[in-house]
Amino acid sequence: MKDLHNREIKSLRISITPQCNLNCFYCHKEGHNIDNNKLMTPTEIGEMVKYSLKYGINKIKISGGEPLLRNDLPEIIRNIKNLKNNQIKDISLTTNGILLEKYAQKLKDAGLDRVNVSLDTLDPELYKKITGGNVELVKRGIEKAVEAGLKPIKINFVVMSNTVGGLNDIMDYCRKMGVILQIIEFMPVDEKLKKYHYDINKIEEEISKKSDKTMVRKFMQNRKKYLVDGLEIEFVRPMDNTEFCSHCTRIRLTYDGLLKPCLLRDDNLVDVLTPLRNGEDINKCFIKCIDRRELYFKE
Ligand SMILES: Nc1nc2c(ncn2[C@@H]2O[C@H](COP(=O)(O)OP(=O)(O)OP(=O)(O)O)[C@@H](O)[C@H]2O)c(=O)[nH]1
Ligand SMILES: C[S@@+](CC[C@H](N)C(=O)[O-])C[C@H]1O[C@@H](n2cnc3c(N)ncnc32)[C@H](O)[C@@H]1O
Ligand code: SF4
Ligand code: SF4
Repeated sequence: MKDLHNREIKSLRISITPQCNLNCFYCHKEGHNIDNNKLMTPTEIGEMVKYSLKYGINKIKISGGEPLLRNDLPEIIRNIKNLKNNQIKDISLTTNGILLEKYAQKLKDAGLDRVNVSLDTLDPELYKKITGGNVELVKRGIEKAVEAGLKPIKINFVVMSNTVGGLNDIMDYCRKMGVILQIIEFMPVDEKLKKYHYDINKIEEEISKKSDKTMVRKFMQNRKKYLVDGLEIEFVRPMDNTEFCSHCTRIRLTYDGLLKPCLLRDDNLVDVLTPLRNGEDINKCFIKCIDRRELYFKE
């Protein structure tokens, strides 16, 4: 199904918990914090995905908060994987990697295809300052994910004034590990954080000069990808970007069962969990959510 701006709906991003074991100073809290008592069960998540298939969803992203804090995550993945008439061709997870060492193989066995791991610096002190956590655990998690074959693995690197200096180290690390580097533009969530914003145009210019090949991710906001000495680098530039949004094919589902037409808006959500729990037909919720999708841009 297409939305009113002629965009197909292909991907469902599910935030399965608002909780997190890190405290990144810049986090945009995509899980949003409203009602802690309503947490979708693995069966309910499976049901939601089953309904979404009708509207063209063929990719599932599991995120949070920190999704690995839910110990029923393998069950959630199995429920999605085992749906009848399954057209889902990609189930991926975005995690901070702290608990990945323990879970990588279990997730692979449950049917997870691939994983993105957030890593903004390799410097233990700076990592601690940004997130409050231990970077060694993340590196061990990435090694286990490689071993388990959760590929392609992507490293999410948010470029900020305090992390940009580590770009070359991160590029070398990703090349060594055989993983993709995703360079993300920092979205300041409030005025105080604006000083950390760094213009990634400069980085993209340099990378494009060195690049052996350029590609575009159709249906993924037309994101650009480059190949530099065997390392694949992808750019995510969501800030005030009408071009990016005009190619957006995703809707979201919050941990407490609200369909969210756009990442950056909290004023147009559609409750789908209450009707599901009341045994009602939830098709109308998906249609309402898709109809509410707008071309996001900041005034
Ligand atoms: N504005 C905006 N930003 C997004 C959207 N989806 C993801 N992002 C940002 O993109 C970055 C990477 O997100 P990931 O969860 O790793 O997933 P992804 O890159 O979107 O998806 P894949 O590349 O398919 O794994 C994060 O900083 C997200 O906040 C979106 O729909 N809109
Ligand atoms: C909100 S986290 C949820 C999943 C998991 N906890 C993690 O950190 O990967 C998803 C992604 O959003 C990114 N992110 C969070 N706040 C951001 C911001 N203000 N600007 C850009 N990316 C951000 C994180 O770096 C991470 O890669
Ligand atoms: S680990 Fe992810 S959810 Fe947790 S604070 Fe950091 S960016 Fe936010
Ligand atoms: S800001 Fe909204 S419309 Fe734009 S890419 Fe993100 S989710 Fe899609």
